[in-house]
Amino acid sequence: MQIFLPLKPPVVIVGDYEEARDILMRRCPREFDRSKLLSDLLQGALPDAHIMLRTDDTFRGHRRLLQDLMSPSFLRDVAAPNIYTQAYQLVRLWETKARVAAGRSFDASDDIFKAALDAVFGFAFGPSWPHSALQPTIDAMGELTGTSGEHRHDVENSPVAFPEGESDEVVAATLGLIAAVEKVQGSLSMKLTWGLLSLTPTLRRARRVRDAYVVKALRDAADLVNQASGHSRRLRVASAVDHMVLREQKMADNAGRRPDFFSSAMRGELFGFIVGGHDTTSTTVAWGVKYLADHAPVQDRLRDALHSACLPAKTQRRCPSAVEILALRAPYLDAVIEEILRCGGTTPGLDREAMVDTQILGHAIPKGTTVLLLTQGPSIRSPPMRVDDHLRSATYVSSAKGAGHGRSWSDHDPQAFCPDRWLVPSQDPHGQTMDQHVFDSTAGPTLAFGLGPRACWGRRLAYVELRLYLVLIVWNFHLSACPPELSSYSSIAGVTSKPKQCYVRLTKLGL
Ligand code: HEM
Repeated sequence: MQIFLPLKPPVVIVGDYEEARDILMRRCPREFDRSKLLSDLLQGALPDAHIMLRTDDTFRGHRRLLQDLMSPSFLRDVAAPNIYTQAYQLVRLWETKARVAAGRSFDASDDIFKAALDAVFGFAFGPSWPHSALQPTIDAMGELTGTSGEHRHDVENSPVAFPEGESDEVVAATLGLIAAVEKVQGSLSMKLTWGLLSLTPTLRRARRVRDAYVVKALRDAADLVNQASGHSRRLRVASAVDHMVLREQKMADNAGRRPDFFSSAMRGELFGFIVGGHDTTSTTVAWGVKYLADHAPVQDRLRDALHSACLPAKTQRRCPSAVEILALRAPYLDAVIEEILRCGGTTPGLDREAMVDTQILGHAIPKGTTVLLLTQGPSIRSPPMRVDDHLRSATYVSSAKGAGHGRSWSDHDPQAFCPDRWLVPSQDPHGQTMDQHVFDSTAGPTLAFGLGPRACWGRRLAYVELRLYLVLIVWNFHLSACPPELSSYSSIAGVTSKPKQCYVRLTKLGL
């Protein structure tokens, strides 16, 4: 499909999963690379980060600064404890809200949004980071006691409104920059809109605050590295910024140059974690609580699976620790997370730009054309499209899973929320099918994190976050379905596709 927008070059939309996969995995970056559309969208909030770059030497230089941040040891030892602390804050807040709401619904989107910001702050800046997005809401709740006191029938279905508290300067600036991206998206000229927004004192102040806190975090980390100089292995890395500074120091030592801790790439990548990792994770968790509340059997089975997989926590009547959650062997948990990602459609389209004159399914695509690949299209959320194999690209046909071997969910209703689709019978070492089921992330198509050389860099961190949040929520609360008027599945199209309504109705469970 090709769409024409006023004053803009046409955009080509690819719905077919096989074609999208071919473009992402085999034709990127030579024929299709990251589009200018994305840098136009983000540049006013995030001046220099690899998410906006073409796949060239500068991109590879940025990636080198981030190397090992997604390693299992960094995620387990550094990232997970910081994120767990933030996720637990959300649980504590919801305990209070559940008690006050006394069986009524309340809007959960802001809490999830702020908790996810704290999680990504924790990842980037470590446990001593003093700014919390959720704390003002927790403080505002501290003044409320008892229950809502409203038990009249006419208010039973209406949501309870809770106070939010005021964000501090750093959190407000960060949220302001994220909100500015949403304002710019969809405008006729994103460059012009950024230009106009840049004239406003609010945006200018937000950028100043962002630059100041990013530079301060880099300076603090650089001081630690300098103090430990000569014994760099003794430095206790507590955050992504510590790791990046140490890495820059090592790269500089190897190249015989002075380290540049405050380069545009260092600053850009540090703030890039927040832009790339905040909205995406919070939107996915928001979809997750909706799907779990509306699919009680899935929620109950997940809780049972968690209890069996983490018996020490269950028998000691406590929450599982971060270490226990990451180590949980619960195929159903993996299946639920994967299904939330598939159905939520947090990122509805993946952007690419044609680097050369080329073709998609027999149609000429001139160099410079923006291409959007749907993550919720046929094969993923609806039956597959019929496509003549002779229209496919040479790369598709010559690939191992080429002509005629398209994958889709046609055996399972692609519309349905059904984590079981990700479970397959396990096999013994001789290839014999066994009774047990295992999680198979390749059981069918999904594009939740994109694919190929420009797929989501933070994917492993995202799984850690989703695990920690979903396990703590399901372990601590029963999520009941909300009244139909609060349970719409419509979405708001922004940088991510967020649920328009994200209400929860919680009952605190005895541990
Ligand atoms: C559930 C959470 C998340 C989802 C659904 C998600 C999804 C995506 C998607 C669809 C892309 C584009 C891939 C493509 O164009 O092929 C992307 C790119 C990216 N994501 Fe994520 N993401 C999530 C979490 C995170 C986190 C936690 C971080 C880091 C803190 C992160 C950092 C990035 C970066 C840096 C890119 C750009 C990669 C590149 O251009 O090479 N994401 N993400």
